[in-house]
Amino acid sequence: MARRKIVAGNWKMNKTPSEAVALVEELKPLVKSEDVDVVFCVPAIDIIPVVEATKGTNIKVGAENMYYEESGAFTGEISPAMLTDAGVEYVVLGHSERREYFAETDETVNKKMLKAFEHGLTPIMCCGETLEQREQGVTMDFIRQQVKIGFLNVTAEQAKKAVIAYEPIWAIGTGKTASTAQAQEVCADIRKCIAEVYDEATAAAVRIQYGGSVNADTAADLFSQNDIDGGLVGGASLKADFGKIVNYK
Ligand SMILES: O=C(CO)COP(=O)(O)O
Repeated sequence: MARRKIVAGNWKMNKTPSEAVALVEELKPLVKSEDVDVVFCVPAIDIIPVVEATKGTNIKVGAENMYYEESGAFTGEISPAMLTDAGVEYVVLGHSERREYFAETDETVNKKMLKAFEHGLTPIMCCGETLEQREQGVTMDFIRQQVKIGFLNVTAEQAKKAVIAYEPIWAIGTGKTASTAQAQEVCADIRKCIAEVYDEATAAAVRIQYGGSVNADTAADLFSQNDIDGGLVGGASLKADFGKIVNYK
């Protein structure tokens, strides 16, 4: 069965609640699509107004992070139940910025993965190498480790519903997109890794996005690769261009 494409915007730390609503209103008519899942991953404080503003559209709402405990004395954190109660369906986990600036590790990402599935949230688990790792030729060793630890104790049934975002760190926010061949090569190998950990059916079901300077010019080539099932888009998701990326064909 063909995998359905999924194009998600990662707003990062941009847009106040009122700006968020204005952006949704601008993008709403542009991101209509019959055959692509469209997700807006927004800052926690924007979630409630964005859920409200996207009602009746094809747009799904995602969070950019969550904590792996149910509730309690974890000042500043957001629980999975808070997200689902607010109408969130997706959650970005282990973005490289969170790994770099907020000390996220493969182990904490794994705890979050398990918690997300427990609550019926679909994780978008990010992985990707630094420029140094690419130059040293250890890209796939590194990514395989991120994927294997991230999916530890995740069942095959859960894994089938997961989204993995391959985001080479050197391509994020740099305007330097990975070539389609580079992106396809890594995404195919991630799928192979999932097949080794689970089985072919799970590998065939999991959706793998490419992320890193995706724009309206590069989306079509990237998203038409065999193992690339859409994109996780940063900067360009905050502009009208996002409509062109969703409707890349
Ligand atoms: O980090 C990204 C999405 O999660 C990519 O960001 P840019 O599209 O701005 O490079």
